[in-house]
Amino acid sequence: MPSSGRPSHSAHTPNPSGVHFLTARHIVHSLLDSCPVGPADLVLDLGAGPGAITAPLVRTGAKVIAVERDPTFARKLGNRLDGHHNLRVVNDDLRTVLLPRKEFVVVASIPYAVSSMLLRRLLHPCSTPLRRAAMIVEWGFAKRLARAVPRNREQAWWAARFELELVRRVPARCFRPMPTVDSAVLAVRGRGLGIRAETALWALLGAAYRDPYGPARTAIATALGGHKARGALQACGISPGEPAGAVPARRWGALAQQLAEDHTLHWPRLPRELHAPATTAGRRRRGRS
Ligand SMILES: C[S@@+](CC[C@H](N)C(=O)[O-])C[C@H]1O[C@@H](n2cnc3c(N)ncnc32)[C@H](O)[C@@H]1O
Repeated sequence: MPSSGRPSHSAHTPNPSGVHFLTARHIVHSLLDSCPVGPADLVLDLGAGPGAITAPLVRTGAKVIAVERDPTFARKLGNRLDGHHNLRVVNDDLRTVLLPRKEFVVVASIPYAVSSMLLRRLLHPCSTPLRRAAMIVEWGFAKRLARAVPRNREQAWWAARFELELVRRVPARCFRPMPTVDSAVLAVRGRGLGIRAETALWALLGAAYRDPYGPARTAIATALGGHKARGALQACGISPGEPAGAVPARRWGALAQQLAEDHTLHWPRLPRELHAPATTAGRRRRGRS
């Protein structure tokens, strides 16, 4: 049996595999309502298990890729939904599986143990092909991500480029066996910043989080000059004296978009880590079912 890395369960419900399956249909509907898909979409179900989410996704007519590490689940899922030509089951690890290079959507109940790493793979690269997502994640994790004011540069980088909305709480009783903590539906929608704005954004956030207690105007003064900085900040609803680390991420995104239109401004190149494709080089895809 596989291990999803869900938090440990009650001593009354022994579950050595650590896997917790979604049994509440209304939560599956809620996921799909938060991220509607149709025949034009390429959708990934990440950690598909026996297919509680895969099956309704396939019925939408979308092209679905279901990734599952456990070979037995992957084989059974392939057999169960055999004949659906819009489904591909990939028996591989989410930490290393090749992600599509063309635009895609994610609808999934992802394993807790790999949530941070998976979110990093999906949201971190600039011009990422992820367009939107609805994911079931651990409640506390969802709350941290959905904070209007991020805690650090990485979270700000994600939240300025994607709307991260905590849609609803998912009580532990919606899973079998029942985990010890609740989960949440987290909706992710790309803000469509574009590469120039993303380049400006990375530089702005670098300055902002170098001194998060310092005023926002100082954070961008180096790039723009004091006077211009004040006007640009105010135009995006940022008060110049506000601590840089207290500025909501979406405002940094708006500022980056505005500054990207000024072609007299030059921004440092994005670091290599943000250009890297969301794949692991040299790794071969394992068998599919
Ligand atoms: C929380 S369960 C969700 C299963 C199913 N989607 C559902 O909602 O009932 C997570 C699934 O992810 C799989 N899994 C855990 N770690 C994985 C990894 N690193 N790569 C791929 N699949 C993984 C587990 O085998 C399990 O089937």
